[in-house]
Amino acid sequence: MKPIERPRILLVPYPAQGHVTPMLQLASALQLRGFEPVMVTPEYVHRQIAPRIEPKSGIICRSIPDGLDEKEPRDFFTIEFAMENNMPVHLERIICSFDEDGGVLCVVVDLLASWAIKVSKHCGVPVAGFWPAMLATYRLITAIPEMIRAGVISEFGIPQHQGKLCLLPNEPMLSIEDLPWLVGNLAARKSRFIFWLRTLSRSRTLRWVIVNSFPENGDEMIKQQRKSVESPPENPPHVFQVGPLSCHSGSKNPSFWEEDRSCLDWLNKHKACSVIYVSFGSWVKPLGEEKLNELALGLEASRRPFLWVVGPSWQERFPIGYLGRLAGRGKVVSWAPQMEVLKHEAIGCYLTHCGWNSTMEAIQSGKCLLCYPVAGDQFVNCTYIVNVWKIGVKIDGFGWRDVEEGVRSVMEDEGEMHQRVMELKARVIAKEGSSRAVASLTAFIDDLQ
Ligand SMILES: O=c1ccn([C@@H]2O[C@H](COP(=O)(O)OP(=O)(O)O[C@H]3O[C@H](CO)[C@@H](O)[C@H](O)[C@H]3O)[C@@H](O)[C@H]2O)c(=O)[nH]1
Repeated sequence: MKPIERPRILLVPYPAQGHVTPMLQLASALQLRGFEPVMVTPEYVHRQIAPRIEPKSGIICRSIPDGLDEKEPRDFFTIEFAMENNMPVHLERIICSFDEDGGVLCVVVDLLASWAIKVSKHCGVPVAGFWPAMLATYRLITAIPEMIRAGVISEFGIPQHQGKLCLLPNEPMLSIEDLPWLVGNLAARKSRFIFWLRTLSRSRTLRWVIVNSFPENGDEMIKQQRKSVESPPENPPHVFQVGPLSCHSGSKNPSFWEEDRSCLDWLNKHKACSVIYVSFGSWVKPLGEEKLNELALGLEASRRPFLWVVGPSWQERFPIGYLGRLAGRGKVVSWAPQMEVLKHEAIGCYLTHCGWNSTMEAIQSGKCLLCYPVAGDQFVNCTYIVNVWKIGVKIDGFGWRDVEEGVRSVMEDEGEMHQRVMELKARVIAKEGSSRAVASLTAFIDDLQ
């Protein structure tokens, strides 16, 4: 085998923007620490990101086919089918292709892509799990066996009670309907639950899990959970909280779509703290057309300037004449340079679906949030934003009154919410927080080598 200058680490994200972004950030951080990161993504993701990754970043991109019809839209279940049935053989081929060229030190696998744990183990390569979201949601998934035992959910993941529960020690009350797999109709909920059971079973033997969360009381949480589990696994994985990953490297990570930078010029024309930024991440579909139209009218009626990210196919579904009526007061773009937007002084509040990356970017930019969680982990993130950190408020609908009252309580807050977000930013992003995250990543690397 040829000696290798930099030990090689393969990274396999779940193929969606909110997962690829933190995995690329991890790849940059590993590259800076002397590794050769190789990102393995399906062709349709590779086509979007590979040309936008600067060669000097040292990140290598490899693509694999997902076997799906190019023209078919990809949703949770089609992606799951492709991951389980079509992609394993291609990842195995890539891992084997390095056999004569220094091999692979480790494969970092997004836990939502647990199919790759199976493949890597089969190839005899060590695996580290990666959780791109908050530690609390990882803990919810690992607490599934306890929840079944305690009768909180059925063996199919269906809630057996209603109302609020403290599902985990040291954590805020959550509504039982906030469990991440409770999306869609009964059949969809059961299928998503099976997905999580499979993930849990495959990740049981992992030695390491890297979490894109910041270490606020995190270590204590993990100890508490171990104590509360009746029969904990022999060697539970060592959890490394390395977040926010965006703090480890200054490099800008590529988006799947072209950023419309004209929105920055538009923001320059607005007064400080006057604009509502609206974005539901990369995944608008679960919001649906009816809600989209309701929000369009709610924002129009609010008479405040707003900048809204809506993909082209969804813009076609706006009420007739909507975009023409906005006359400069509202700007709609297909994709924004979100971090620059959030940092802009004109932004007074961020109406968000509470995706984890967006939540951390808002904290990093010192912006308060107006929350409308839609699916998955977003309800738990929202609980932390509203009830634990108290840096945002939740709205339950998009009617004129919901939007106006929500926006007013964030934008016209007496300063307490803003003070809290600045304090949180200082704790998790500034020196102390980021040095803890760096130490955590270093501890993972030391254990790996
Ligand atoms: O115009 C835009 C809109 C978004 N973004 C970026 O896209 C990412 C979106 O990530 P996130 O906020 O996490 O949302 P999703 O794409 O919806 O992420 C999925 O993955 C996350 C991490 O697991 C989960 O927390 C979410 O619930 C899940 O929907 C962020 O980095 C944004 O900066 C842009 O760059 N420009």
